[in-house]
Amino acid sequence: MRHAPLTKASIPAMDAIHRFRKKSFLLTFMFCATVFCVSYRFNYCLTKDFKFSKSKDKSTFIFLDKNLSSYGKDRGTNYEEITTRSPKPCVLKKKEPLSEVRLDISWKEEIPVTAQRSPKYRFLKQQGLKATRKLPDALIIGVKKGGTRALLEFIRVHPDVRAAGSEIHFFDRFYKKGFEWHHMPPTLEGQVTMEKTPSYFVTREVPQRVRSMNPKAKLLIVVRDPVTRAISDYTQAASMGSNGGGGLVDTSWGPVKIGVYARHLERWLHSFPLSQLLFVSGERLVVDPAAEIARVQDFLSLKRVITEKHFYFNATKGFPCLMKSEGSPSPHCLGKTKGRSHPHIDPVAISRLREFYRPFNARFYQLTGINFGWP
Ligand SMILES: Nc1ncnc2c1ncn2[C@@H]1O[C@H](COP(=O)(O)OS(=O)(=O)O)[C@@H](OP(=O)(O)O)[C@H]1O
Repeated sequence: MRHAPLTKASIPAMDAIHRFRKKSFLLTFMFCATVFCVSYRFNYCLTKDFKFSKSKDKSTFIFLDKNLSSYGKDRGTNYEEITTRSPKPCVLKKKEPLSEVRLDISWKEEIPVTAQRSPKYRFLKQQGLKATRKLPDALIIGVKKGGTRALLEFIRVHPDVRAAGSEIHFFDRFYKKGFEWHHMPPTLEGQVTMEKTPSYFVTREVPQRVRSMNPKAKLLIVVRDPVTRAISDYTQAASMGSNGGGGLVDTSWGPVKIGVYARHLERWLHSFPLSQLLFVSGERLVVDPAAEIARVQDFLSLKRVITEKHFYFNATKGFPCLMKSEGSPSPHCLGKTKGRSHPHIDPVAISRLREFYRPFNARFYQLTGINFGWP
């Protein structure tokens, strides 16, 4: 193919083409720069406080939130305790009673991206509703290894419940950071805000602290035969490389002391009336979860939305699982650290534990007015 000869007349035409290209390049550049600045500003608001980073254990992600500074470690979730450098308080309305403190937030600025993905939030957004942050109305305070994770996962399926997924440990470990630090998921008017931290039940200072947050707080305690509870705790300790009580019945060993429910309960009863406490049977939560959750819904003044239709028995796991969870429409069982098989324990040690707990159990039945029938 032959090219047209380069003549004097063709030079101005090429100049014009060249100038036009230069101009359109500049215009495109300016347009891209403007789009970049606007989107950076917008996205910065969404992402500035949340980061994911890998922990030492490569399968675990640490959820870093500068506002929170730290989350408790819950073996049932992938959150790990972390501490960050400069905790920044959220924007609080000043001088309101603590129980009514609500953190005003707008969708774009404060709600974490992960929370916005949840079906509940997509729904709220579609409705044009505004959620706020507030301190918890209800707390699952214990007991460790009683079935607290199962209770939380089951109750948070309710549309009127908003719960923190990880253990917050505000009232035992991070109280000094102040109520502004206590981080709960955004909640709509009328929804119940909850958190679960099983160590609250046994921590001396916690009842008074919870009372000073909200004297009307509702408290849920999942209790399980203290002997099985201790074995469950022992199984966990052994799986983490600790030899626990070394196979002996050591009643001064922490996990054994947790099972002396009456002593811990007496402390809570100095700060709260019995009517504000609900005792959930850990055993019944496994055998008949719908019935226990019905009691919980009544206690929290919620409509009985969660029924037996929400559960199925998973034979492989050997436990009831949810037909669908809060975050997903597919069936959901608890993680593999929940419902572990227990090691063989010497029957002599078991009967010594039973003897040890018997008088405390009797006192616990007396205090609660419920006979749990533990052997
Ligand atoms: N549905 C369902 N699925 C799995 N596990 C269930 C369920 N319901 C109750 N449980 C019992 O919960 C026990 C763990 O209790 P917690 O969740 O309170 O443990 S923790 O304190 O948060 O570590 C756990 O104890 P182990 O069996 O010793 O693992 C279970 O017996």
